[in-house]
Amino acid sequence: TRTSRPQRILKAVQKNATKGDPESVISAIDHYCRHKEWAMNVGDDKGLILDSVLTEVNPSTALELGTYCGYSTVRIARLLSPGSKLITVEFNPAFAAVARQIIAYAGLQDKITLVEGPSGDLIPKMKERFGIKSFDFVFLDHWKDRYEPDTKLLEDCGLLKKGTVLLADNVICPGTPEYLKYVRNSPRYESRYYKSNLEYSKVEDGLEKSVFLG
Ligand SMILES: O=C(NC/C=C/[C@H]1OC[C@H](O)[C@@H]1O)c1cc([N+](=O)[O-])cc(O)c1O
Ligand SMILES: [Mg+2]
Repeated sequence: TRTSRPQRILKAVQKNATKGDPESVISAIDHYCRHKEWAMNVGDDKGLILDSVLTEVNPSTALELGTYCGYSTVRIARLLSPGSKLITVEFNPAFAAVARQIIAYAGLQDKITLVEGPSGDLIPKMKERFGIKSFDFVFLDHWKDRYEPDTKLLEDCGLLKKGTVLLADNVICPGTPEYLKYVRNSPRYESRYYKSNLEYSKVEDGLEKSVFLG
C-alpha cells in the first residue's frame, strides 16, 4: 500500500535535512509541505510567532498537545534552554512513530518526552508520571474541540500557575470557538490574538496567546 503522508514527510527530512540540525529539519518539512503536499504543521509563518512567544517565555517545562509529525515539537525544543523539558502528547500511534524519528533526526530527543494516548487521560497523570509541578508554557494544536476541556482539566489538575502562557493554533481555521469564548471571557486569563495565515496557504488563521492569572 501507499506510504502515509507523515512517512513521506519523514523521507523528505532524511533526504534534505542534516542530522542533528533542527533548522534544516524545519526547513525541509516547510519546503516539502509548501511545494509537494500540504500538511497540518503550524508552518513557517505562524512558526515565527511561536518562536517569538517561546523566546519571551523561555519555559523550563513545556507541554504540547498534538504532536503530529513533530514539526512544532522540534521548533519548540530547539529554543529551550539546557535542562528544560518538553512533553508532547499524541493520540495517533502512526503519527507518534514518525514524530519520534523526526525528533531523533533533529537530535532533540533528550529534551523531549513523547507520550502516546488521549490528552484527557494523560493530563491527570502528568504530576505522578513525570514529576511535573506545573507548566510554564502550553502549545495547543490537537483536536480543536479538545482545547477548552483540556484547558479546564489543566486548571483542575493544578498544572497551571500564575504566568503560565497558553498558545493555541488554528483559532480561526479550522477554528476553536468554544476555546476562544472561554479564554477571552474568563477573568483568569489575559488573551491576545496574533493574526497570521493557515500553514502554506493564504487563508487567514492565527494564534491566541492566553496568560493564566492564577
Ligand atoms: O486538525 C488539526 N489538528 C488536529 C490534529 C489532530 C491529530 O492530532 C492529535 C490526534 O492524533 C489527531 O489525529 C489541524 C487541521 C488543520 N486544517 O487546516 O484542517 C490545520 C491545523 O494546523 C491543524 O492543527
Ligand atoms: Mg494546527
